[in-house]
Amino acid sequence: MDKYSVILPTYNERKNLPIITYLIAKHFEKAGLNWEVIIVDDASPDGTQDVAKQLINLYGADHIQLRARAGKLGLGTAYIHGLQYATGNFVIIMDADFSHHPSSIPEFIKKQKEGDYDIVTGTRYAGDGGVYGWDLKRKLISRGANFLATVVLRPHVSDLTGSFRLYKKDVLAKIIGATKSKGYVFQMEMMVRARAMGFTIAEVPISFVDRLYGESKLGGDEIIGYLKGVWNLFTSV
Ligand SMILES: Nc1nc2c(ncn2[C@@H]2O[C@H](COP(=O)(O)OP(=O)(O)O[C@H]3O[C@H](CO)[C@@H](O)[C@H](O)[C@@H]3O)[C@@H](O)[C@H]2O)c(=O)[nH]1
Ligand SMILES: [Mg+2]
Repeated sequence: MDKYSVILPTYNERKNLPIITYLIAKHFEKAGLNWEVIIVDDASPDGTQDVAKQLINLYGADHIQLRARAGKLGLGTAYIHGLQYATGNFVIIMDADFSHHPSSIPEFIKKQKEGDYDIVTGTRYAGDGGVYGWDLKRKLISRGANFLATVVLRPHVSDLTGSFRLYKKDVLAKIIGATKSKGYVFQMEMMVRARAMGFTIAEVPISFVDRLYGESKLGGDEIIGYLKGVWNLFTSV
């Protein structure tokens, strides 16, 4: 039977983690599906790991894994780290701050089954997808990042920088193995590599709502890293 491993990278998500876990569990239980959540916490100073341990007590170690790292090592490597422990044949990657709502999970699963797709990616930039709560600057950065990579690399995915995605586990392992970048640019590189490797990708429109608690970790160095990533892919793939 299919099993879904949800990789949740966390950095200072103490307030968000219990509710997001509750909702993820609820959707899987309602659908009668096998599931687990793998929390990859990078030594958050706010006590996120204490919350994760309580969740293990509550839901059981077969449903919740805490796979901590010693320091803040970035989102891309957090997925790689979490993937090693995934016991499902499908992996879902999502943010822990409610920008990615667990209520979309059933749609991802349904879409995957429709065409036995290798990857289903959430999109803010097609159908009735959208972004809520971002200021103009952040909206422009996101649109600009997508526009640039679309024009230069043509991967035919409407939202390259989003990170709410469902993968077949073996497919994810192959793409991750080929992906070189570590920061926010990681998401875009994953889609470009997936296309180059011939994997099938379907899209599900999602509403991305900016976090209620805490702060985004996107900074200027991530933007420079992104531009370098587009250039590297342009000259290599
Ligand atoms: N373990 C770990 N987790 C991290 C780190 N940095 C961020 N996270 C976690 O990763 C998730 C996303 O981080 P945010 O800081 O909330 O990202 P964002 O600015 O809202 O960016 C979102 O949108 C981008 C595209 O517009 C995405 O590229 C990005 O992945 C994310 O979905 C959250 O669950 C956060 O706790 C890190 O270094 N280590
Ligand atoms: Mg966020």
